[in-house]
Amino acid sequence: QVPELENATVRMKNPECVKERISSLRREGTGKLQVISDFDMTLTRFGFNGQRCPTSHNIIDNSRAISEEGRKKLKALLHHYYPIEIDPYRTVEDKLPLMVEWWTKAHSLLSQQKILKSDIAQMVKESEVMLRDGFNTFFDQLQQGNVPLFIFSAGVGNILEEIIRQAQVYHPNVNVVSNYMDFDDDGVLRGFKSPLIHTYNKNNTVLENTEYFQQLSARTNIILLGDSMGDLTMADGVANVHHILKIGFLNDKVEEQRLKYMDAYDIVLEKDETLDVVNGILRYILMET
Ligand SMILES: Nc1ccn([C@@H]2O[C@H](COP(=O)(O)O)[C@@H](O)[C@H]2O)c(=O)n1
Repeated sequence: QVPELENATVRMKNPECVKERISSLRREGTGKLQVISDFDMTLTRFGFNGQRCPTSHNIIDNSRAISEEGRKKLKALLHHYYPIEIDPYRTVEDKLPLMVEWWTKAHSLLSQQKILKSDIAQMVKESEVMLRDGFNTFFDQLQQGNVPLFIFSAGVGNILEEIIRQAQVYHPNVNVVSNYMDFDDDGVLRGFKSPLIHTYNKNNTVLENTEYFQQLSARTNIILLGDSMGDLTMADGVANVHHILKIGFLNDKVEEQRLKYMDAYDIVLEKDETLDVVNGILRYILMET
């Protein structure tokens, strides 16, 4: 069926159930299918040559548009809140207000930096962001199969759109819901548009008014791609989900988080910087019979 499921990075609590679900997705056809994916550290690499790759927020934080002082403050926020975000021993209820605090403080600092809309393309070009290996096949297969790709991100929409634009994979079947920058008439950043999306509110509460999501309610078979426990609710807005296959990238604190991820995701990809397994599954589902 899918040889990539034998890769050393793959963990599955119930391999038989996964195989059955993949068969159902193939049998029911691409007209019913949509892919819902997180962006940072799911479609982009977590690390390269032993170094962390930047998130869409980090691309701005590390850019020349930010003062030395601003960069220090943003780094301090990251060092304080990121361990909380991924702490396997804290509950989502406990983390939620702290995530709102992190995003709010970071967005407020960024809004004081006189960032220009016209700086964004250069910021992305100069950054060390990398899409996961196999990204071309991933985006191209979905476009050719007419399968909508919905990117639901707590990162910065303007930056992530620019990343996929520069990679030449921002195809018409791709739609993004994320945090968007709000620029004044002179193109200077003055804030971020609402609603604020953070790791633990990626659900119906921010999606119900989006036109795109209404349109896709007929696509009741879903492949969900994420890297955090917060990504598991990204498909909650789709009524009458028929089959859902949840694939989780486990990038950090692998030993501590393994069991939790294996309980929550159908397929867990441990320290896998590629989209090979996802591409193998898509190839099988989209293959003409
Ligand atoms: N100021 C911030 C806030 C968040 N992050 C990270 O971005 C990730 C969110 O993006 P997704 O595409 O994964 O939804 C999140 O996991 C945070 O770690 C950041 O780097 N800086």
